[in-house]
Amino acid sequence: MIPSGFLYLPGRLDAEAQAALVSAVMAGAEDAPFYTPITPGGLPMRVEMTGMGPLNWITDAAGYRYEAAHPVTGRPWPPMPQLLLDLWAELADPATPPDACLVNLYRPGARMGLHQDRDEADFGFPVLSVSLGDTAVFRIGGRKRTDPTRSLKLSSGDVCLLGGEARLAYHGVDRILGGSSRLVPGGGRINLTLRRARPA
Ligand SMILES: O=C(O)CCC(=O)C(=O)O
Ligand SMILES: [Fe+2]
Repeated sequence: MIPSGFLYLPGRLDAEAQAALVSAVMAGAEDAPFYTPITPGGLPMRVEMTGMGPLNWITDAAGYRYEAAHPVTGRPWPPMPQLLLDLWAELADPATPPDACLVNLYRPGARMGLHQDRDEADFGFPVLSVSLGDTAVFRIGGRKRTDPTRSLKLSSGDVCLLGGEARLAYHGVDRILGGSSRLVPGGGRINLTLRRARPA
């Protein structure tokens, strides 16, 4: 049912790596704070976002795109932790590094509607997703919005790869199991997606 090229690696990151990533995200967010993105239609998203790396995905009245500066502060995004660059080299592409790491913060109650990730230049590069903190009920289907979907619980330390046929699979987060982890300060879930936004 799930297109080929979807890789699910439960427990890929140990507790120490998970804690190091949450610390790095929180340190980055001191300079590049979490903010509430606004869709092109004018609605606030349910997740808070920030990013790490040369570029990051943003949305506003002008549409979806990648930008080199934080939309609120105007400053560059903080650097991506080496651990993430290494994980990408191992699982995604050893030759071309990711140029964006989108950071989504889901407080309990937040969700993300079914969508495709299609604002990147080259769909030959996969999207690598890291889950931290509370468990998420993740949904993934096919390349058409109407294709059947499957639900999967993503727990802290789980890693997923959307590559190949699954690169353009519809996916989203239906809900967060609040209180299922104590990793994220203030509670909730952090999801990191490593992407290659610009051509290699
Ligand atoms: O939070 C997740 O697991 C998925 C996030 C996502 O699909 C995205 O940021 O595009
Ligand atoms: Fe996505």
